[in-house]
Amino acid sequence: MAQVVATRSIQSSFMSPRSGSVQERSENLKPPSFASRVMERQAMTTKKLTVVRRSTRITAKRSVRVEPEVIPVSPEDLPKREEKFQQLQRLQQLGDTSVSMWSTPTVRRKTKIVCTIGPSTNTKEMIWKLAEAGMNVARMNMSHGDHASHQKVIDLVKEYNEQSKDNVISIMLDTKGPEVRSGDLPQPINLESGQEFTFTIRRGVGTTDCVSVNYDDFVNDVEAGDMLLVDGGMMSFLVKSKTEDSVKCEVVDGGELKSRRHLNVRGKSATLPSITEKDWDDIKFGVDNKVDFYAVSFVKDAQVVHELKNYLKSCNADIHVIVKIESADSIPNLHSIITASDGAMVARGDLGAELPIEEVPLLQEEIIRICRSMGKAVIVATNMLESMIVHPTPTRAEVSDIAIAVREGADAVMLSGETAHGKFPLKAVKVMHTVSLRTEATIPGGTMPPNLGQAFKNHMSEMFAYHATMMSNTLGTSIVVFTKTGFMAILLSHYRPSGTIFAFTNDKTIQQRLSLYQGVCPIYMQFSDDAEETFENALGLLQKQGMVKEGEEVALVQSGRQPIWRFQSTHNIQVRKV
Ligand SMILES: Nc1ncnc2c1ncn2[C@@H]1O[C@H](COP(=O)(O)OP(=O)(O)O)[C@@H](O)[C@H]1O
Ligand SMILES: C=C(OP(=O)(O)O)C(=O)O
Repeated sequence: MAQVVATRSIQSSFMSPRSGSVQERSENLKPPSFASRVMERQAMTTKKLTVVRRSTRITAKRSVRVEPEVIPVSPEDLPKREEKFQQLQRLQQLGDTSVSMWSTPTVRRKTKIVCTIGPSTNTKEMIWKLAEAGMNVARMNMSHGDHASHQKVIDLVKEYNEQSKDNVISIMLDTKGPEVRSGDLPQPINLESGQEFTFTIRRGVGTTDCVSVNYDDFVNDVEAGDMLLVDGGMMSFLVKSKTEDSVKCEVVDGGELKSRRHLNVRGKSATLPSITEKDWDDIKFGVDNKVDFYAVSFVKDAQVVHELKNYLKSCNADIHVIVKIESADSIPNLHSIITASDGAMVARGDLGAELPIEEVPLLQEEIIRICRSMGKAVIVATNMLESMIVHPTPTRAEVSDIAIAVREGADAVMLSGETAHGKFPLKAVKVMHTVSLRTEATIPGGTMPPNLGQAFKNHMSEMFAYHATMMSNTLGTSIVVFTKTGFMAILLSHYRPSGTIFAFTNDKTIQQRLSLYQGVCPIYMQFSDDAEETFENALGLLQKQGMVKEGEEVALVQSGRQPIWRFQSTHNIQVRKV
């Protein structure tokens, strides 16, 4: 239902700061105002344009004007265009000065949704429902559950992917990392501000005034005067004194302490290695199950990413590494860590506990910017719809939070407790879907791809991704790309074209992985030896699935590291009519 077939917005011209007065904008409401988005053109005969650049042939088919027609900007646009115009006019008559804010979006969602699977959602029924509601990536948090329960989830997601025609779900294994957690309690305990409470490294303690912690060096790492935070600040404790096995605290902000809660010391990272013994065991479990991504907790430097990548290479495992930026120590190394990885997660929970909370939005923006400039995936995580763990509707601030992440250009937004143990997991996904979609519809489309100047960095494919984006933005078309490794689809996603990137691949692993990337609709298809036949099959399939319409144009790109049906040094962009 909510598979991603993102197309451009027709409202964005009204949102532009250059939109001018209400009068000017009212002019924009007339059908010709769609010019910048829905361009008049004429039915086509095709003529071939060939540009030779060194050994590279840029092949394009161009239209020749014959009679007026409107380029469809999404499969739904044509029939709805008049309706939309009338709606905008009505709003305008009501004196609304921000018509674009009230018009319904015509785009489908590009920003992907990561759902943490837990007790509320680890059944076949719920995984199917989450997938239909819009989940793109299923995340398993190895801090909870065991291999048997995670195995069940992996098997269910794979079963869903097998039977689903045009929607696949990526699998992400999130390592526990060197996190410090309180131990199990027979039942939650209520702690009042001002009372004494003790954390001990002795195992198996869980009383009303003392609980175990899982990390033996805890006593060495903390000092009197440190502030301990539970679950990123839901409760806090001031360290008063310590013995050789216990840390005595005063409760500052009280509340209900439950089992296995996450502990941070404000301003300090634990001295444990980023990948613990348990993590290596879980990583091996991920290799055996061929997961798509690792989300590696508490990465502090690039070395740990290299270490993991070397291990994966030695096992011949093609699993991408997403670094979780959540540790105070990671901040000075952001560039090298992200360079070494395949993407990053802004893990705001721990980030806001190890660093002052007011730094979190600034770091979020910065991490997204760095990832975008390097063409790496970026996920914004934690508390996005926290109130929906217990309530059926979100707070307005949560809605704004999703909108900000979408505007900043995240590949994906993530749900944690909302889907893992919340009361309304499906509603949470639907809210995320709707808010992302609505926000994307206000992002100006058809503009220059980002990073102009870097476009020609170091590979011919980058130039082609850049120009294919320009071409599809100008013409208002989707992009069709054929990829064996996923590289070219990821590169295109990096340029954030206005239209959907239909990424055809003959490898199911690649199809599954591409589900994380902004704007990419991954499709599995066997490639034939004949390029032309494969293109025809691909366009036929898109048409059959209702993703493009007969007569619609698409920009077709043939480039990348591994040539498919082309000579080593030739790359093509062409515009084709379905
Ligand atoms: N596999 C699981 N089994 C049981 N509970 C889980 C599981 N995954 C997540 N949860 C629950 O959902 C909560 C939120 O998930 P998440 O944010 O991933 O965990 P945490 O904040 O504890 O690192 C967890 O604290 C835990 O209570
Ligand atoms: C995503 C986060 O990590 P985890 O849920 O694994 O604690 C976070 O700290 O924000």
